This record gives sequence, structure tokens and C-alpha cells, in this order.
Amino acid sequence: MGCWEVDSEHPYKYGPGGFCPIEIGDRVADRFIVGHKLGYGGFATVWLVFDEKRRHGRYVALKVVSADWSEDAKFESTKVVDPLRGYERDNGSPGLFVLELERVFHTSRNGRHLCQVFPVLGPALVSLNTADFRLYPSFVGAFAQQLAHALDTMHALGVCHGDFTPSNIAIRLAHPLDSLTEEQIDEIFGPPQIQTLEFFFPETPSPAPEYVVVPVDLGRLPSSYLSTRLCIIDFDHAFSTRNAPTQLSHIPSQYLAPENIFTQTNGPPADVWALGCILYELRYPMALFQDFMGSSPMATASRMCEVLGNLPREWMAFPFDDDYPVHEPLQQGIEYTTLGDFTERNGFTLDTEVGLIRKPERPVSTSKTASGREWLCLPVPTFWDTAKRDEFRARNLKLIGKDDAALFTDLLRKIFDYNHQKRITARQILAHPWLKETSQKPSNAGSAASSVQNLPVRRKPRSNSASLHPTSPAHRPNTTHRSSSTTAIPTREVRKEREPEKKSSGVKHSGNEKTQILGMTKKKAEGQLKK
Ligand SMILES: Nc1ncnc2c1ncn2[C@@H]1O[C@H](COP(=O)(O)OP(=O)(O)OP(=O)(O)O)[C@@H](O)[C@H]1O
Repeated sequence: MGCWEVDSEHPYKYGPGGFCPIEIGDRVADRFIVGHKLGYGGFATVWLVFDEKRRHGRYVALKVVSADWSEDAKFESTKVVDPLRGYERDNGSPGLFVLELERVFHTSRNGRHLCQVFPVLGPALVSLNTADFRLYPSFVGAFAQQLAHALDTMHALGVCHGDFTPSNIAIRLAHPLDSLTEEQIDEIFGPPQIQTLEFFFPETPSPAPEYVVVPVDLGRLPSSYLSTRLCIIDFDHAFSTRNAPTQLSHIPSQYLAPENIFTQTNGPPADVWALGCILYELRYPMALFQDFMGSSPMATASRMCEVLGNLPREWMAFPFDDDYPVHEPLQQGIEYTTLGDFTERNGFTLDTEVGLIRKPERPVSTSKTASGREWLCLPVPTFWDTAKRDEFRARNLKLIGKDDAALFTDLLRKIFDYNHQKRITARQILAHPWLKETSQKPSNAGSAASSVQNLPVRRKPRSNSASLHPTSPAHRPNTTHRSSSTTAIPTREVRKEREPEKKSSGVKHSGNEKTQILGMTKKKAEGQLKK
């Protein structure tokens, strides 16, 4: 298929049993009119839809699951999350966990798709700390506290998330979008951006839509629409702590816990490991165990060795085939690799990695109409000129202090214990001094109870971001920069160049010239395609 650089699901996801072909303006399940794309994952596409029946409001998020994954046996997890549903009911909403409001089915030429109705949420964490945007430190402590609390609650209720990543954590809206007209929503998000697929699917009828859509940047919502509360989504891979599966986790490689890679063990400690990865990513725009050369369990394990020191001896000698651990009997004639063969070290230990964290300075703003992204993040322009980049950093991105670094490293070391039985629990994380320090700073933006008035004061933005037409550079979609070098030694600088590759939800999209811009309705879309 070749490389696919557009920020959308890969076209190969479409086919019998695969993703549901959906275009802007389509009517799904005889009821939902598709307005914009909100996101995509390995199993589904998620859309901002207008609900003709308005059972849960005018706009909802519709997650349309691939046909094979929609079969009864594969959404068993809904029973698993019953304790979370009960918790939400007892503790009032909106709460920590976002569970489906309703489910319907839709039949496409690729099969029968489960469509889950959810409330519309704000930006996912994955889009808040990237090469182009840095989350203000005032949010870091509050978010860390909420995440540890969510995990602690889940584990206390006997549920493991199993896919705890920055893509599955989102900011709740302060209030629904329902007072906005479709035109106002279009003004906020701009016209949908698409990539046509005729090259991939010359046959008719094609199993794919005519084009795929780049997800909107939910950070373009005015800040008044965003709360400071995080919530956890996507419980598709959740399981009961009493019945943990023995298998390689579905979680993306860079969040895999070592015991999962080497012994297929799943459970609360693996969620905690993933939380450690997320805490680091709240502060640094790159995954800690993301290898420069690519994403796989072996690449992750080798990064663990680099950052944390060698794994136990038996794991260093564990066989991998094609970068995946081999848990079946070994076969003759196959050349397996082991981590023992991996000797490369570039000196990036946990201490040096944490020492590289820079805090963005918050420009003070009082404007409530600034875009959510401006309120949450410092935009970082792309500098090709090193002097300019250094000047920008010196002015806006300050290295974290020694005390902060020492406390944060201490917490991460306790989380990244290779022995999952000795690993700190979510509850113990809540009591760790780093969390206490950072979540109680006076400038803090978001204890669960804080309101917009308690937030740090903000200076009026330089641009006309008060309008519903976001025009500042921070609002414009960014072009993903990809390093063409795959042979260079993975120095920190080179890895930074590659930062944008890992985050692909909501904000970034390819600079591919063929990506087109469309209006909201299908009619408009068709008109553009004919041009
Ligand atoms: N209710 C929502 N409101 C806004 N955006 C959403 C909502 N639900 C999901 N999204 C966006 O869609 C993306 C994909 O959703 P989700 O993680 O549920 O799909 P998935 O196919 O199950 O993903 P995965 O590969 O992680 O299992 C999310 O990362 C998020 O950016």
C-alpha cells in the first residue's frame, strides 16, 4: 500500500468486515447526519453527528465500529464496565468515565457496524503536548491527579482499562455544543479536510468512501466550552481484574508494560505503567519508550533498557521474531533476535530524559473567548534557524528545576519498576510528593472542582481569536514534518525532529498537497470533488 501520511485511518481499514465507509453529510442508522470527523482508532471512526431524534441532545459523538469487531463476542467488555456505570450513576455526572449512552447498528457494504453514541468531548490528551504545542504546567499537576484518581477508582472497582493512552483520555466540555448552529460549528472547525481514495480503490463498487476525512482540531473550540476535567474513554479492551487475559496487550507498543511483553501478564500494574508513560507525555512532547526506528514491542523493550537499565537476564535472552515476542515453541530455521543482541546506548537515562523537560511559560490572558488550544497550550513555531529556536526556547520554554526533576524522576522510577508486583499502585501515586506538589500549586488550573474563574488569569490574545473564525497560527492546521533520516544515530535532536509522527489525533494532518478542503454538506463535498 505504500506510506500513508494523511492524519486519518489507513485506507486498508476499508473492506469486507472492516470500517464503515462514511462521507460528510451521510445519514447513519437512519438518524444521524454526519457533520465532522472527531477521530479514528484501530477499530472505529468517530463522528460529530446531528441526531434527528435528539435523544441525548442535538449533537453527539458517534463511534462507528468496524464490522468484524462489531460481532457480539467482541463487545463483551460492556459487561465488564458495569461497575464503572454504577459508579457514574452513584456519583453524578459528568464523571470520570465516558460510557456509551446508546447503541444502534448500521449496515454498510462492508457489513453490520456497531454504532455507539457518546457525549461530544473536547480534545484528547494526545493533541495537547506535541512538537507544535506544549501544555502549560498549570494543567499538568491537575491532570496527573485526575488520571491517578481515575485509575485508582477503576482498579478499586475491579476493572482494568487495558488501553490507557493519551488518545483515550479527553477533556470534558464545560457545556454541550447544542446551542450552536451547524454553521457556527463549521465556522469553529473550518471545512472538513479530505483525501480522495480513487488511487487505492479503482474498483466499483469500492469498499471505501470516496475520501477519508482528517479529524477536526477540538482545540479550536472556544475555551469557554472546555472544562478542566479529564475523562477516560474507549473501554473496548477493558477486562475484570479477576479475569485478566494472558496475551499481548492491544495497547500501542510504546505503552506496553515489560511483564506484558515477556510473560503476557495483564492487570492493574500494566495500567499503572501506561499511566507513567502518560505522565511523562504531559510534560514532554514525545513518548518515553518510543524508539527512533519505529514502534514494536522489541523497540519499546530496547528503549526500556536504554532509559531504565537492562531488563532481568531471562528477558534479555527472550526470543523475538519480527520484533514481536515469541511465546510459542521455537521453530527450526527461524532466526530469532534477543535484546541481548541490542547493545546500542545513547546515554538517555531516565535522569537525562527528565532533565530535558522544559516548561512553557504561560502568557497571562483574561480572554474567555480565546480558543481552547490557546488557553491550554503554548504554540511552538517550527524553526529551521537554530538561533531563532534557541531564542524562542530561552524566552518561552524553561528547563524544569532540580527539585521538580528529582521528585518526578523518583515517581517515574517507582512506576517503572520492572517487577510488576513491586510497582507502585495508582493509590500510592496519589500520595507521592510530586503529585502533591504539582497539583497544589496556587496557579493550578484544574482540580476536579475548580471552575473557570479559579483558573490562571490570561492576557488578551494577540490575534483576533475572540471571533469564531480562528485565524491565528495556533488555529491553523499544522503540516506534519517528517524527518527523512532513518540511518542517523538517534540523538535527542533527531528524535525531536520526528516528534510529530507519533501524535496523530485531531491536530495534525499531512502536508500532502492532495489533501482537499470541503464544506460541511455532502452536496458541497461532491461539488468540490467534481472540480
Ligand atoms: N466522545 C468523543 N468526543 C470527541 N472525540 C472523541 C470521542 N470519542 C472518541 N473521540 C476521538 O476519536 C479517537 C478514537 O476513538 P476511540 O479511541 O474510541 O477509537 P478506537 O478505534 O477504539 O481506538 P483504539 O485504537 O485506541 O482502540 C479518540 O482518540 C478521540 O480523539
